[in-house]
Amino acid sequence: MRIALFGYGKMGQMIEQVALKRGHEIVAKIDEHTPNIDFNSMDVAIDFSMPEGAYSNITKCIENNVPIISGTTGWLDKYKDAVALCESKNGAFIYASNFSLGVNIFFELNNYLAKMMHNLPEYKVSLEEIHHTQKLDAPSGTAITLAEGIISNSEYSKWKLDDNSNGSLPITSKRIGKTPGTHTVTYDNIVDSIEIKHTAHNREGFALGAVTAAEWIIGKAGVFSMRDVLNLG
Ligand SMILES: NC(=O)C1=CN([C@@H]2O[C@H](COP(=O)(O)OP(=O)(O)OC[C@H]3O[C@@H](n4cnc5c(N)ncnc54)[C@H](O)[C@@H]3O)[C@@H](O)[C@H]2O)C=CC1
Ligand SMILES: O=C(O)C1=N[C@H](C(=O)O)C[C@H](O)C1
Repeated sequence: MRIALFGYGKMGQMIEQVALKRGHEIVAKIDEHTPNIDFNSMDVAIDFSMPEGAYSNITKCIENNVPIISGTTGWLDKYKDAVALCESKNGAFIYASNFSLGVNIFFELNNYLAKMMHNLPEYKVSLEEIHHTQKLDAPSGTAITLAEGIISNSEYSKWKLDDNSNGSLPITSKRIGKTPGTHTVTYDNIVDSIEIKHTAHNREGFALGAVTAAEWIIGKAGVFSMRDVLNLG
């Protein structure tokens, strides 16, 4: 498969390693300064860039009939527009806040736990995410997906960053050293606590998931998620 990388930073480089190992070819490494893009040279594009560039990268790929996988976080105010464009052009698009298999299982576990805790108001739920100090956005996209999973299965209607006031689901963001990504969901009661936690040990799991999604989307049209790729029901 001929893969174009939009963004060749920490993730772009890791995706290159994983893609080459799986027998793919990297035909372009595109950043914010790339003047011309040859969309005919690629079978699929993978975008791990920056919040301000992601939407434009995604729409250019859709306009040029190139299936696009995006893992960039922090641009989701425009997600609905990307979906509408993809549907109108009969394109192929996957966004995931986290491409790793482990986190996608963790998302399912989080939804299941939220359903079980629904009628137990004595437990207060909170979320914590820890990432490396170069991360631009907070809270992480993964933490937002976890919060949305809890909200759709509970009485909460919104989340808030670093705010413990009543009524909203609090998310705490920490930036520590080179941490690849740690997410914890805690249900706390005066007598005990329940905690579920996912710890990424490196970026390989994210990269493998993104390349797997790129392999999966070839020949398909539509807007998909990692639940579709991983066949999680
Ligand atoms: N969904 C997932 O599984 C994961 C998502 N991420 C997200 O991926 C994004 C990138 O993460 P890193 O590689 O760690 O960041 P990074 O800062 O190491 O690399 C970003 C790269 O994007 C390039 N760039 C900036 N504007 C661009 C544009 N308009 N078009 C193309 N390239 C552009 C920069 O030159 C830089 O090399 C972040 O939003 C991060 O949150 C990171 C890990 C996993
Ligand atoms: O920026 C990162 O590094 C990561 N970003 C994603 C997020 O915002 O959730 C996924 C992963 O946690 C690493």
